[in-house]
Amino acid sequence: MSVALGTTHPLPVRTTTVRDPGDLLKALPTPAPYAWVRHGQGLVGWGEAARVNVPTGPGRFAWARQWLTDAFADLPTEPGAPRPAAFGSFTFDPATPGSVLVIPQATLTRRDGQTWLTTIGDPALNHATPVTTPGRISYGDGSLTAPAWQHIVAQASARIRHGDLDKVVLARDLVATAEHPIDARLLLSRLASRYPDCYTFSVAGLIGATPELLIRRTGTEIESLVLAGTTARGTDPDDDHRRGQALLASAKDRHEHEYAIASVRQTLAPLCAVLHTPDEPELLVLPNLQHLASHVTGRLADGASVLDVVAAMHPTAAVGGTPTDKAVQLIRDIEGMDRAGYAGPVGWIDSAGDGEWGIALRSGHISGRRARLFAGCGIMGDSDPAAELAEAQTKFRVMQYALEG
Ligand SMILES: C=C(O[C@@H]1C=C(C(=O)O)C=C[C@H]1O)C(=O)O
Repeated sequence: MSVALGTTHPLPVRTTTVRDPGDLLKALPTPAPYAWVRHGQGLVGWGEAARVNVPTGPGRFAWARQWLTDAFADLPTEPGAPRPAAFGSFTFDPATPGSVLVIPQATLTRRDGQTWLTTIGDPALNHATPVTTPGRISYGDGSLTAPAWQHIVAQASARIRHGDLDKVVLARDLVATAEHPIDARLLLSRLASRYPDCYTFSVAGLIGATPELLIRRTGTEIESLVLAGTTARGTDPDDDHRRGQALLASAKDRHEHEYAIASVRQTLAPLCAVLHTPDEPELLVLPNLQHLASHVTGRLADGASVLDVVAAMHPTAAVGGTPTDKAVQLIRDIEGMDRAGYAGPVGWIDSAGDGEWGIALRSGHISGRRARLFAGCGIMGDSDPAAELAEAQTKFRVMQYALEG
């Protein structure tokens, strides 16, 4: 079977079972890879059989769906093997360019102990290069200095107390410059080994390890992990436990979480025949932070693809705010930066509409020797700007660790 994918000559497509290659991320031959990996399972890709910049605007997800339908149209699916898949990253703000879809030339998929290699065209053209280290890393302020960012947090809190909106998520950026070009593969390996419970991703230079699963679709079944409400890890087991219990009991964090759950419930309910949202959040304990977490499950009522569900859900209150339109407008007005793919949907979709998409948190955009790192926090009427700044600094550490080891 072959596929044209916008080229003049049809390209051969092959899927074969391969011997377990060990760490998927270690199998990546080039420094600009595609990845979605958790607990050693998932998919990685390299090369580009097809790539498209998705136009900005409210219709971008529908446009992307159509492009995918066309691109997948002639791709064969072998029974029992993974279907052809595309990786994608969408900018947080629909008005901002930078959303991209890519069907790699080679995709290595591991699930349930089996590994497959799908190739489109001739991946023998890809020569493996050794993984390189970025050397010394120096940091500089992004769009706003720390005091300026605390000022906008205070401003947003005042707006919330005034009744203009209920919650807004404000983010900041940090610019890292390395001595040598940054090889994404090294960062991905560090992220996956330090944050095995998170989804380690790489799509067109956007790299990170997000704990937040926006949506997984497997046939008609869907799952989402909603996070909002955060505290640091403790200095010892008692302190850790005390902090976790305090988070569960914190009215500010519980409210923040309820807004996030309400936004997910509101957007998923019309799409679902069955939807289950837990009554109480639980703790998600990560190496650097603890979050309030709710595992949402459901069954889709019709044939919506994972990207249709992403389109309905984004932006959730976990990264935008409540009400969504007012929060997004406030972010545009006061955040003072372009979020690009940060806090946008990132993930993969296959030719049957299954896939997994996360919210691109704990992430950075890498280009040459430069990385722009992002971190944000849910702001409520009683937020303390200094505490929010400290939380953002802790969130930056995920990518700082990826860069520095
Ligand atoms: C916005 C981020 O994280 C989000 C905000 C959280 C919070 O404010 O408690 C928690 C998890 C995420 O939903 C980020 O990591 O940049």
